[in-house]
Amino acid sequence: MLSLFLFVIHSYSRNLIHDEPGKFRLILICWKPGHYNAIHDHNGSDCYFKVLQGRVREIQFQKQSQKSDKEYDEGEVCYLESLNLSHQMSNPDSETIAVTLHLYIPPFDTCHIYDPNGQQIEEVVLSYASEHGEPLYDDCHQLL
Ligand SMILES: N[C@@H](CS(=O)O)C(=O)O
Ligand SMILES: [Fe+2]
Repeated sequence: MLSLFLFVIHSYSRNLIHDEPGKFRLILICWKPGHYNAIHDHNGSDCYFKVLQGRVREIQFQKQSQKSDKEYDEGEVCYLESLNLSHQMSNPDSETIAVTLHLYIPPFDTCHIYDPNGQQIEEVVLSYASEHGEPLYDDCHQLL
């Protein structure tokens, strides 16, 4: 099943699996070795993620200070509450990919990026490498 969705472009790839407008959204994220995202929020949505393959590191921030810095192995689940929290995720491994399944309640299409001091830098529109198994870019390819 995973092979339907693992499309990768230049960065960590976000793959839309399922959307229930106003209720929830499921996305699959593929992280190549060393990939990471910016410190960001979830625009008021709650988030759960589960590691399906590999290992990820997640740093949570509350306002201007770091709240936690943890690594999650295959099968582990993490919850990020919406209120006043931001976070940054990465694949800390130098050789193996990581795959994570994210549940957002409710769905959101933009989020805010922060610097390490908690200052908001910009609002970004989130995009996908694939939707429902269909790649959206010519340079997408399947990893598995
Ligand atoms: N919120 C991120 C993934 S993660 O860092 O939770 C995204 O939607 O791309
Ligand atoms: Fe996130």
